[in-house]
Amino acid sequence: MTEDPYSPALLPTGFVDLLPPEARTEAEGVAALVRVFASYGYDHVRPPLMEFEETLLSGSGLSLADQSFRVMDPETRRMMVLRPDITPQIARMAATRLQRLPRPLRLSYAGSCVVVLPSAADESGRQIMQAGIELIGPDSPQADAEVICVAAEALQQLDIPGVSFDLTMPSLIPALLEEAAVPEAERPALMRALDRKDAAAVSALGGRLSEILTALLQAAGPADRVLPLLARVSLPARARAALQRLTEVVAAIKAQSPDLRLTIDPVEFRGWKYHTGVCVTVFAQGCSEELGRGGRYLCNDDEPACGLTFRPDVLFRLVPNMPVMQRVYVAPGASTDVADALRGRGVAAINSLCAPAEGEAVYYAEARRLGCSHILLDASCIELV
Ligand SMILES: N[C@@H](Cc1c[nH]c[nH+]1)C(=O)O
Repeated sequence: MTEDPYSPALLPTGFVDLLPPEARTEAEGVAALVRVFASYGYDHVRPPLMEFEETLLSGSGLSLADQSFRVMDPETRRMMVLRPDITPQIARMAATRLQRLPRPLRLSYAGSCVVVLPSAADESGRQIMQAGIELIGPDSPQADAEVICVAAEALQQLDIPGVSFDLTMPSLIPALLEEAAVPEAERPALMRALDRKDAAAVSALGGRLSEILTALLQAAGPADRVLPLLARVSLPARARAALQRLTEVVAAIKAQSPDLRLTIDPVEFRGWKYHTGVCVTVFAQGCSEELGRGGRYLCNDDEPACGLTFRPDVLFRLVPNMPVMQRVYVAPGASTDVADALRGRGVAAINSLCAPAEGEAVYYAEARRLGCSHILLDASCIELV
């Protein structure tokens, strides 16, 4: 059956309604995440949904251009963009309004974003949800490790099983190609081959670097197994320094959270192109979508920062929905104190909109129709049988 193009339920491709109980599970889950972030000193901020094009798409936001919906402001006639990612907004805030706050500056955020073309694996469509933290100021392995460990703690509190953190170093390969003076024209094909993990193409296109690139390509897996392999690869100075940093970040994570499952993929690159250091992608067993992503970058081109953004729309598909709240029908004239006490205990106490003259039979019928288990008459709560 073809859909009625004028149906009021029809939404643009990639935009969906979230209904009960999923919408409540997501809202309460996001609130729980923000509480964990706050418990580590991350203060909540709320940047706007839209910004002027020149502001959002500058600095670390430059790489968002292809994924940004643009809208003209009817008032000023200036172009505005709907944010596809919140991190560059936090970077802007840190470099402007929050410039004078002491560093390290720890901020958290949660909100919706809109992307033009979601990845094929992304079930959420074009409106995606983000909730994350940014740690601005220090450029140290301890800071990189902190955001990963806080994220791990949040997932543990949400009871998400089988979580793993995949570490990557997107600056490693470009540094290597540059230090080996691989001609600019040859780099895109080589990068594509590495991205596709096509060992034959990497070896054919790699020239003098074939052996090193093949070794890096093959060295992917659990951090404990991969780090010793990587240490044996002979790398020029900048590529070696990038690898050294990755090694230090792993050590700092292990010092804080020894049981975290860490994998390494030295040639992988996912996500926005503003990252400058160690990056991370969060996975859970049995889920093909990414639960979150993070990494190191520069706030407005100069201040070091790192962060991690969860995707609550993906995350909360993995947890059982919140149990439905018990519902009590509050008849006209019933005790508001008792109703408030019920609400305080997590029960939904639903006020009657019937006129008092309609009588008890009507209230009982209404209570049943609304799925209530009890009715509050005066100060007594009576079970509906
Ligand atoms: N916001 C980025 C991840 C990130 C947070 N901080 C730094 N990087 C993303 O969603 O891909």
